[in-house]
Amino acid sequence: MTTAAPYPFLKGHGTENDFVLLPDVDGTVHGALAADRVRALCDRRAGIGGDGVLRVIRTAAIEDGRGQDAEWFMDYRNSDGSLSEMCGNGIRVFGRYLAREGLVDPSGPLPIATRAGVKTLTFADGAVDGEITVDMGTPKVLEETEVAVVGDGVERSWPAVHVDMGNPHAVAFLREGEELADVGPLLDPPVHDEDVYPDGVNVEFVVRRSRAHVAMRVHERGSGETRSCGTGACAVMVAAALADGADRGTPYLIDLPGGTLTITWTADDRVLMSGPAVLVAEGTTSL
Ligand SMILES: N[C@@H](CCC[C@H](N)C(=O)O)C(=O)O
Repeated sequence: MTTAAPYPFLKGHGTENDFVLLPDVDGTVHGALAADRVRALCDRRAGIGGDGVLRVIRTAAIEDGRGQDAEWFMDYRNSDGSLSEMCGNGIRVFGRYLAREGLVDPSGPLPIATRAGVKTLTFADGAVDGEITVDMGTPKVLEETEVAVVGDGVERSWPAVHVDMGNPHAVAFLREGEELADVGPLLDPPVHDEDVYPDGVNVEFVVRRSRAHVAMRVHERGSGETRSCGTGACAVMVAAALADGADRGTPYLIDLPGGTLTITWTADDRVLMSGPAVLVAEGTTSL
């Protein structure tokens, strides 16, 4: 069942990767949450505007949550209406909302179910408004591939590392002397190998800043170029740490257009991502 009556929403962001949140705790407000409704909500002129939608729903109320040991499920959609397995910035905003509403206790670990499995959040100082660290799980480093961008009729390509963070990424390090702006306007998805990425891919372009410190831009599958991508920053950190031969446990700073995330790959093969999560508005809409 889908309602046409006004329903509640919130707006939030993590390092300026912005989302429309839809509280729908028992799954009775939005039914299947149609792709055209997601597109309408994310429209930056005719809608609320966002890189994606986070539906807040109990795990027991959604088929994709089946078998996962967590009370809450992050039902994430890209702004084009497509589903993704995981959203690293979104899950911090999701946790912030649950804590602010008193639906969870921020003083202990908070497991949240996603299409990429359960991720556990920790709030700094156990505070509702503390910085949030997410255990993003174990990365999968796969084959080397290639991405390309076409600008002014010229195609430029870079080798890229395929990293799976529950969702697919291609991490391309720019060459010596190239800057992020040189990649050009990223209006279209970068060219990629469709056999390697049959469901599309998030593509990160990376430059070195200093030891354990890089900067990146991202073109997200289903959302276009965004100002930040949490799973993308984790994929970049993993690829950079491997290229650097860095010791496990070395924290990396990842600069994105919308802010900085701190990411650590631990000795027990888990990627920990820390960053802000902000709620900026709330209201009702019948979009
Ligand atoms: N912005 C997100 C990733 C959102 C999903 C991605 N576009 C995909 O389709 O896999 C993040 O912060 O991780």
